[in-house]
Amino acid sequence: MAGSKRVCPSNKIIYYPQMAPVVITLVSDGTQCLLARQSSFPKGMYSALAGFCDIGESLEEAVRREVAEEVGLEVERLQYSASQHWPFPNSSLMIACHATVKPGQTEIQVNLRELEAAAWFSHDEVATALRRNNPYTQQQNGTFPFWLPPKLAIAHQLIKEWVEKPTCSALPA
Ligand SMILES: NC(=O)C1=CN([C@@H]2O[C@H](COP(=O)(O)OP(=O)(O)OC[C@H]3O[C@@H](n4cnc5c(N)ncnc54)[C@H](OP(=O)(O)O)[C@@H]3O)[C@@H](O)[C@H]2O)C=CC1
Repeated sequence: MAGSKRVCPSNKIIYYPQMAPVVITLVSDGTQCLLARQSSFPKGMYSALAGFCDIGESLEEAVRREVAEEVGLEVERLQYSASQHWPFPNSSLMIACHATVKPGQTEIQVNLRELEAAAWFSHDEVATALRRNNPYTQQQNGTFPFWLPPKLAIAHQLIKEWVEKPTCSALPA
């Protein structure tokens, strides 16, 4: 709520709720996009790369650092998409961006301290996963289908934008 604050009754100091900027980045090479999962995610769900901004860092620097830290890739171009505030659990202001890597520079080194898995997915695979209605269904072989965050999440919108226009990350870095 705009203007939210609490006033300490004893010393009258005003406290405003804080929010933490988080960059969430969909990395693409123009034909595939990079998705990852943390062990805390529901089974089978993959999403874009995310991480808290550090103090003193610009959003662009945070995107480059997080992508490098999590999968060892160098981002070439960035394009802002949209933002979304999640008041709980960390009051994160999610800032969503598309990013591209240089052609041919797609070999990933997954940081297993931060991620359970990361991989490149084709346009068809991602478009099919976006249409899945019942993602939690365990398959007969015991695995879970590849699925994506629900529509209310900014990650879903970011991925949907890429499916609709895979070359959308076209602004200069
Ligand atoms: N919508 C989506 O698809 C996704 C959303 N997310 C969200 O993005 C956010 C960041 O993702 P995550 O990969 O965990 O980030 P990071 O890779 O930045 O790592 C999280 C760690 O950052 C430290 N940290 C720094 N600043 C803060 C802060 N303000 N609040 C809490 N921890 C902080 C904590 O470490 P320490 O305790 O050691 O200091 C925390 O464990 C989370 O809120 C997560 O829920 C993440 C992935 C996908």
